[in-house]
Amino acid sequence: MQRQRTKPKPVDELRPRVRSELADASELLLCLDFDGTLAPIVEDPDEAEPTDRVEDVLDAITTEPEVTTAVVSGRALADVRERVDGPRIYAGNHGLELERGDSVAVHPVARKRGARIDAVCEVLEVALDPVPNAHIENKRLTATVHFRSVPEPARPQVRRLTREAVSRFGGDGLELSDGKAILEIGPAIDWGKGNAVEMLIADGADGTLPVYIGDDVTDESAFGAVEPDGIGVRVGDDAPTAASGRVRSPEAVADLIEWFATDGLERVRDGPTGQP
Ligand SMILES: O=P(O)(O)OC[C@H]1O[C@H](O[C@H]2O[C@H](CO)[C@@H](O)[C@H](O)[C@H]2O)[C@H](O)[C@@H](O)[C@@H]1O
Repeated sequence: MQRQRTKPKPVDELRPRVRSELADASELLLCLDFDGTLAPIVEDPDEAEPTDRVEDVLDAITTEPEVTTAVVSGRALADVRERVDGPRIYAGNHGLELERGDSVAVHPVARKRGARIDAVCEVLEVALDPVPNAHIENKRLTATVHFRSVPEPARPQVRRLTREAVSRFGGDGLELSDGKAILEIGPAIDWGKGNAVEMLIADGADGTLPVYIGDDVTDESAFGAVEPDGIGVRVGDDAPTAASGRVRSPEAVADLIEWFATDGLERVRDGPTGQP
């Protein structure tokens, strides 16, 4: 049963529950969003990268045999793979592509709608050309229209032109959604990060504790996939979310990953008989 959206607690307040879930667990599945979680939000999406500290703590935790790490991003799989090294699993395009071991699975309907994504991007390249700093990221299965650096008065025009292009060239096969200073264009199908995370949970051994850390709208379905048996942590303020915990920033995400790699893993190894 999925958790209702409520105010998340600071993760320190959740620590007793997390310790007890870890003590009952045999393994940890740690799923991590990229932008706004491992990498601070920046003006230019091409410049986004994990902090040095995040890289260090990821290096440490990815070598632990009881931990499986996965990056679950809205970026194209090939793009996010280039930006963060180490995790065993990568999901791109909000879960529409999933790399596990040597195999990459792509949602078949999304693959078919790729031609429409290309058509909308081509049209938008021309339509948005006069708008200062509007930028289109064609991720093949989905696309993102960036307006973080677009002057405020021109933003409604970006929304209108994008809506028109999607409805004209996407028909009912594509849909629009909001993100952080972006509009996401994707196939109108019932599939998101949460479905990819559910597949990873199903792959895990019995007794695996799933944890998901993310900061944006599309992370909500992934929080729903891990809660209430696992733990969702939202990066940001205390706005209602399906995650039960929150941290403030990617720096705090690094602290939390480090905690899982040290104290957290000790609980897993000690089992239920360890100190509370
Ligand atoms: O699921 P994520 O890994 O969080 O990806 C979501 C989108 O992130 C990127 O855009 C966001 O980050 C940019 C760089 O910090 C920022 O400029 C932009 O305003 C943010 O929305 C990425 O470019 C998109 O493709 C992802 O869908």
